[in-house]
Parts: sequence; structure tokens; C-alpha cells
Amino acid sequence: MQIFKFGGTSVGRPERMHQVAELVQSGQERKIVVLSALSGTTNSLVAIGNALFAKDNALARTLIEELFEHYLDFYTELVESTEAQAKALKIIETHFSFIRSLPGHFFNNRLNKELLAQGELMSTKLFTTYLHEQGVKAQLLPALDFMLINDEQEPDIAFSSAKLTELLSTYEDTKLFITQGYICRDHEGEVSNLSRGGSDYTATLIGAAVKAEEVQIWTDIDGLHNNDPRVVENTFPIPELSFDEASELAYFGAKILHPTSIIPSQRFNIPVRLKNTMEPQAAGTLINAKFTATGAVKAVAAKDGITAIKIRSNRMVLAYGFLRRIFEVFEKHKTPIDMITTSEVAVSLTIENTDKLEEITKELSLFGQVQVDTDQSIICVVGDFGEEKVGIATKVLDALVDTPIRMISYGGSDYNISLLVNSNHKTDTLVKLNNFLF
Ligand SMILES: Nc1ncnc2c1ncn2[C@@H]1O[C@H](COP(=O)(O)OP(=O)(O)O)[C@@H](O)[C@H]1O
Ligand SMILES: N[C@@H](CC(=O)OP(=O)(O)O)C(=O)O
Repeated sequence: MQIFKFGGTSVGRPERMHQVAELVQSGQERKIVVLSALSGTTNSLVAIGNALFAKDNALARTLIEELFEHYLDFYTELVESTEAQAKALKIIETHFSFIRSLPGHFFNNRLNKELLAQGELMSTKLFTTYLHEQGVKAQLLPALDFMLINDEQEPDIAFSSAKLTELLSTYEDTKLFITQGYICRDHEGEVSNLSRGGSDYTATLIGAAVKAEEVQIWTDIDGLHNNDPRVVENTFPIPELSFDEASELAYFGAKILHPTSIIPSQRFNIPVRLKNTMEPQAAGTLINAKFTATGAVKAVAAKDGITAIKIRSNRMVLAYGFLRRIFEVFEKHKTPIDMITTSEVAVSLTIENTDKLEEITKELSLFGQVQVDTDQSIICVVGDFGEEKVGIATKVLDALVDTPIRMISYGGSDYNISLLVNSNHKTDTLVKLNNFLF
């Protein structure tokens, strides 16, 4: 079994969906195809939800009709026959009749999650309609029947595995299955999701659940590049990465992969291949358990929206238990720490989620002086930094002689150096690293 995932950019235009239909028919392998919503749809649904929360029904209605128009244009170019067009229109009208029912009524988080699920529900149904019009045998598998998260938002792979085994055996003669990325049910059976960009995660979770040979993530670029192609020119795809390297890059900003998507693949040792829908012959990037020692830097990524917190206290000198007390504050407020550096008189650390910043700062100030700096970026440099390697860290720092660096974290793993800079310096830092390291 292979899992193919196509993101919003790969299904965002009718001609792209036609191309995707060709790609999923290649080869003899049984496939589960995971689709995201058409590009822009989830953003529109988020905006509609925000308008509804703000009780701005007029804005919500305008946004809904704009999105509806987009789908009307889309389906007429997607399918041709009168029968298929009637089916596609029915799908769109059914989903929009739910969306249109929302303004003017009580709106809450549950309804919002249902609203956000409409994009993937429509894209998969429209795609299956097109495949059927083309005479292709394909079965739609509703993700809401087999994707489940518990009360800690953790996906239940064992549940998905049992459900999928049952579902797949019902369609023994079918080779092609279509399902929704991103959406799932929560522990109370309500519609939920795996957070923004979560379709990659759906694909690797399904891969783990059915013990797939490979998960292929198809997008609009030919693999994971050595630097952020949105910021830096002349980047190039990396042919092979280990699970650990890919995880670091995804977590620290390489948008091509959802940060958590490597976890199930690594746990069940299922290779992930990143491919370009627009250029299928390009090799892309293969992510697997193998670590290739290169003695060099492989890639750089950056993550914005970081807040740095420094706690300064003389009581730290020769004291033990100080760090534990600091960590307990973050644990209590369920706030993950990304980077940490310490000296004898101060601890600096970074967080992304600032929902509980006020409470955290208040509690930390009991231990010493607290300084908070927002608008920071983590620059993550991934490469072969084993302790026996010399000179690579120097190269990274040499590239940044003129850059004010707020924090440096080195030695946490054999393949990562993280730097914290003010976000004003992000682009400049990425360009300098690109020019100097590659
Ligand atoms: N290091 C990187 N390598 C490749 N692409 C990257 C990297 N960093 C950011 N990107 C961006 O990620 C985009 C693909 O991710 P995304 O928009 O989520 O695709 P999809 O819609 O297929 O899910 C690319 O168009 C590219 O601009
Ligand atoms: N549609 C969802 C899930 C997703 O993963 O989308 P994409 O694959 O286009 O990044 C979102 O926009 O968050």
C-alpha cells in the first residue's frame, strides 16, 4: 500500500486536479490518496468562522458567497458531462447549505470545527466525481470514520488501523481510495482537526496505520530545499534526509512539511518522499531512517513568532533545583519550550505559544528578574555536527559576524545548531547563511 498526499496547491485549480488524477493512476500499487482543501479554502473558512465569532453576520455572508462563487467556477471546469456536473453542483450546494445556515445563529467552537472541515469534504468528493466521470474505479473513505484524537489531541493509530483494515477489506477489488486530510473526530465524537497544515500528518498517520511501503507528499516544489525558497534565491532540493533531520527542519519552519508529520513515519519506519505535482519526474526528497554523514551543513530553516524569556537571578549561583522550578511553570501552563541556554546567573528560553505568557511571567518573576522579547526568529541549521567534527559551527558563526544573535544552542543533538535573532534580521541571516554555507 502507498499513501499519496496532495496539498491545497496541488488541487487548487481544475487542471491541477486533472493532473493529480493521472498521477494516482500510475503504478500497480494499491493507494490511499489524501487530499487537502483547494488552496485558499481553509483560510476563507477561518475568516468566516472569525466573522461569526465576532457576530459580524454581514461579513460572514459576503465571505461565504465569495467562496461559493469560487466553487461554481471550479466545478464547471473540473467535470464535463451533464451528469457529473449535476453531481458536483449537488455536492457544493449541500455543503454550502450547511455553511449558509450558520450566520444569525448561535456559533461555538464545535460548529467552527465543522465549518473548517467543509474544505476537505468538498475537495475529496469533487475529485472522486471527476475520477468516476473518467471511468476510474475509486472509493471515497470518510476520514471521520477512522481518524480519531484523544482528549490530549493525540491521534489514535490503533483505532485507525483497526477501522482501515475493516474498511479496506470491504473493497477487496478496489485499488484506489480517496480520503480527507486534516479532519478527524475528537474523543467525544465531534468533528475536529489536526491543526493547520495537518493533512501531511493525516498521510503519515494513515501510513503507520496500514503499515504502508511509502508515504508520498506531493506539493508545488521538488522536495525539501536547503533554505526557504520564499526568502532566498537559488535554493536546491536535498535528495535524502534522515527522520531526525527532517523533523528538525519541519519543526523549525520548513513549511513544506507539517511539524508533527514525521513522528508516525519514524516510529513505524515508513519512508516519506516529497514530490512535485507539477514536475513528477523530479526525484524530490526521500526521508528515511538512514543518516548520511556529510561533514557539512545540509539545510537551514527559520521559524517566526518566537518569544524569548530571560530569567536572571543571583540565587542560581551554585544552586540546584532552579531549572526544575522554572520548567515546572511552563509544564503547569502546557507551554512547550523550544530553545534553552543557561549561564550561572541567567536562563534564556524561547516559546512559540504565548497564550499563557502573562501567567508564566508573573510566576517566573518570583525567581528573579524577567525580560520578555517578542518578534524573534529561530534559525535552525541542520547538518553533520557530530562531536568529532570540527570547524562546521565556526563556519556558521563566521557567516553571521555582523548579525546580532540573541541565543545559540549547540550540542543538543548531532545535527542541529539553533540561533535566535530578532525577526528583523531573519531574511538577512538566511541569505548570509546561504551565501556562505552552500
Ligand atoms: N525548505 C523548504 N523546502 C521546500 N519548500 C519550502 C521550504 N520552506 C518553505 N517552503 C514552502 O513550502 C511550500 C509548500 O508547502 P505548502 O504550501 O504547505 O504546500 P501544500 O499546499 O502542498 O500543502 C512551497 O511552495 C515553499 O514555498
Ligand atoms: N486545508 C488545511 C490542511 C492542510 O494541510 O492544507 P495544505 O496541505 O494545503 O497545507 C489547511 O489549510 O490547514
